[in-house]
Amino acid sequence: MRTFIEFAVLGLGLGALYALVALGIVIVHRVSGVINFAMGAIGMVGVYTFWELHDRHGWSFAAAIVPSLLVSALVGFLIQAILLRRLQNASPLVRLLATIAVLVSLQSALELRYPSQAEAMQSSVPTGTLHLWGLRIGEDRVIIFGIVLALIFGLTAVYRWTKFGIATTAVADDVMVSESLGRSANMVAAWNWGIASALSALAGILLAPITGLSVTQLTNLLIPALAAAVIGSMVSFPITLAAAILIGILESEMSWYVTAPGWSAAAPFLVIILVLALRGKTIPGRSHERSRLPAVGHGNVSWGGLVAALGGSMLLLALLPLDWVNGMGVTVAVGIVLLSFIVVTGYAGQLSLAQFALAGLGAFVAGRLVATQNMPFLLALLCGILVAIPIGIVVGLPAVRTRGSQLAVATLGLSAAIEALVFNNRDWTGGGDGTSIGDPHIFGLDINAILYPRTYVVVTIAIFTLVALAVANLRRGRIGRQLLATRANERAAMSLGVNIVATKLYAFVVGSVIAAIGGVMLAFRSPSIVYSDYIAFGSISLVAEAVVGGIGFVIGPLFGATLQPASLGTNIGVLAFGDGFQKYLPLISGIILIRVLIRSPGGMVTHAGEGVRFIGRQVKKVLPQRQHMSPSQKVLARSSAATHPPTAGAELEVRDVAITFGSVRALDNVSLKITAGRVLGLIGPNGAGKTTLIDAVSGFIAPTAGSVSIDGAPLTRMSPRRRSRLGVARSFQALELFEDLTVLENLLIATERPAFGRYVSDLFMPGVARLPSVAREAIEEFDLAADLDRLPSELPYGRRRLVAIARAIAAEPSFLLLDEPAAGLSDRERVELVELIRRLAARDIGVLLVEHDVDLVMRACDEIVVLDFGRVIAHGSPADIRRDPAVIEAYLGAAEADPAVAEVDSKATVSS
Ligand SMILES: Nc1ncnc2c1ncn2[C@@H]1O[C@H](COP(=O)(O)OP(=O)(O)OP(=O)(O)O)[C@@H](O)[C@H]1O
Repeated sequence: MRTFIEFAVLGLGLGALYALVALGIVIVHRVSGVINFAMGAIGMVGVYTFWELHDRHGWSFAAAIVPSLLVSALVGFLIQAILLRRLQNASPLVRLLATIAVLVSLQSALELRYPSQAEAMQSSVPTGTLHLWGLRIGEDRVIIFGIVLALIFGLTAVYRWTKFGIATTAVADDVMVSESLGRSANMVAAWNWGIASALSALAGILLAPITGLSVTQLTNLLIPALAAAVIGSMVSFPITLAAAILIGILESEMSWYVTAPGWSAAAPFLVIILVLALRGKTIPGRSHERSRLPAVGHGNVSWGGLVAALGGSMLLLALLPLDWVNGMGVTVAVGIVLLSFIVVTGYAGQLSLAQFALAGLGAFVAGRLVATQNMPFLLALLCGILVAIPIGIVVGLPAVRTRGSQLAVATLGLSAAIEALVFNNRDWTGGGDGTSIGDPHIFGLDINAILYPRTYVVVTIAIFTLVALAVANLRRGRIGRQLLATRANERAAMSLGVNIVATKLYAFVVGSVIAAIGGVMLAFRSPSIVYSDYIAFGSISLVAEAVVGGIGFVIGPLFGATLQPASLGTNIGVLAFGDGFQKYLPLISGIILIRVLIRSPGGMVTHAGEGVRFIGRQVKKVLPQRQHMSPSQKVLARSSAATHPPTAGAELEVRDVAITFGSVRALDNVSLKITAGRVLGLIGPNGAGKTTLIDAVSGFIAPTAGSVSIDGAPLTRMSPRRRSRLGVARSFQALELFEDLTVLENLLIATERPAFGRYVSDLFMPGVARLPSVAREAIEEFDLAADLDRLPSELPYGRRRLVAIARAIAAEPSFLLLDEPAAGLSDRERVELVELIRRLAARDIGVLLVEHDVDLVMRACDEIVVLDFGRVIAHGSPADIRRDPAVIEAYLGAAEADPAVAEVDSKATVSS
């Protein structure tokens, strides 16, 4: 018991320091919505300032601490005020990457200034031992705990009772408020960044005397701090504090009681993953962010270009000196690992910070098998891949329920756990000596990278080419479209029958296979593999390289990998600037990443692409012209896909459905029936519950009471995807188009139901898509043929809405739920819409039409249900509804009700 308490007190001090960093993370996340990975690095600027003033120049603690904290605060303030402000409208992914860019830049700048591994630092608090009740307790831990506790109470008071605190809460709580405040919201955020950065610096100043001063000391605290912040839901100070203390104590106790190596370090990461998975939601809410993500290429392969590139690299390999050959080897091997980011982050939009750990696992398994079992290289590679796959799935599991920055935290946690449990386990890895791999062979060919470096690079290039072709194929096929749809808008993708869970996990599986291949090729370059190189934070620099190269483009990794130390970039840099260049490379990559994020989100490859396209145009001028069909021409030239006609006479019944949001009763015992071949209108004032009803029918919200069924078979517990498969399609009020996919691809997502085999075959043969006849008719009806190869964002609003309707129709539904389809349409387009709706009904589709254009509803519908405050106040024919006094009072008003009774009957004309 005595030991338990002594270790608990040790953990208390550590936990208090985690709490300081964690609070900094919470403060920044509240105002900027971003997890600040640079928190530790920013703090270190202040810690080194303190060390210079206090330890080197003999300033007193009181004199040194103030300027030191101010320096960090200023750095944090400027990062928000200058960098994050410019990225205000960028996606959370890009903003998170910006903090990674700051981390890389600041850390490498500090490493340049303070190259030695660790410095001793005098403690600023007494370090004696207290003897209490027979226990020996470190005085410093108790004092640190006391300081942190006092600070946190002070901060809570500031945020609760001061003007600044209230302004911060306003900015944190309401995006609209923060946007309307404009400049001042940015200033509030910047001040908060300043406070958070000062807290981080204080944590470092208190920690350094205990652990020794090093550049990464605070960044190493990031993961346990993130665990605490995540448990506090990124908002609560007291819960974050309690969680940080508990994690500190847990780690401290485990270091004593659990003898198996690595578990005490891995504990906080496992906590993060558990909490995120339990807390997350498989279906994101209505307000889920829909911001633009980094640009993505088409995945088209220029065979001529590929042959020329391969020929050119063989020539270079033959001619270049050995250090350049090695540079090529590193570039291409890292390029393979970066290709895994293209699939996971570029295509599927999931920011994984575990790819380097997966690469290390591949290398670990293959290396150990070759070294200890004398296994042939290719078989060992295969085993490395096979082990990486289940771990890739484990890494991907949090992605099913968490998104954006939270996922980045979970995956970073997992890779840190892998590092602690596997790579730092000397019994398994051979320790500092590593694994000696001897002479690996492929089909009898010796590929020992030391003896035959050129052969090894040729093999690496061949493997890169095959993997890159598979990644390009994936982009062009059905599964690639589903990945991009998932990345762009999970709600819309689900509503069209895309299996979000399978799609995300698939991306992680493919990503882990690719990472493992890259890891093996990277590791086998040296005769002895040292696994502790595969540190968890390695994925952070790799993701930076992937983004700089172009995270949506298959060739991007080759550009990005040039930023890796010892790669071709180093060769070129040394040639241009001399030997000193190498040490500046990490700083240069951080700065380039910041520039890319601000200026060219497509990455370096997009600039190179302009050059290649220019050369391509010149070549075309000389060579005989061949007519190329556009993607849409190719699809339209093919015969229609098999169609799935709706079932005649089917009925979708909503019975006594009630939905409450807190105290708001959005739907109150609503019953209605959508019948095949008929159009049911649903009208009512704003906030009456119309969209909520569509959400309930399509599976986005679970009713508090009541049921939804098709022909008596209950749907209530089914996911949106399964409902979509049963023929329920919907459009969205906010359109929810897939902005990175062309109009044609938007329609294809709705029509394609990939068989399981596609997950494999798309990597080799993506095939050409087909559209069913109903989708072709919608294209014709809305005159969309000329827009098929354009992105939705290039179209005016009215046409975007037509694309959204056409997409719902392309799903060949039995029941179509249209949410305000006419908003933003011209008069002519409204007439066409009514005609189309009537034609869909004539084809036995049951339509539910939610619309504020009463005239259009009257013309299009057979029956109308009127909602008010979540209750049905009328149900009948359009003519009855016009005359209903309750409807006139609640919604139509006298003017709307009067003139159109005659016009109601014009619907019959339209429908016939
Ligand atoms: N996720 C949610 N959380 C809390 N309240 C919600 C949520 N979704 C809807 N509501 C509330 O439920 C009620 C019904 O909203 P709903 O959007 O369904 O109305 P509507 O009839 O579609 O309105 P409109 O015509 O403006 O689109 C409103 O009071 C709304 O504020």
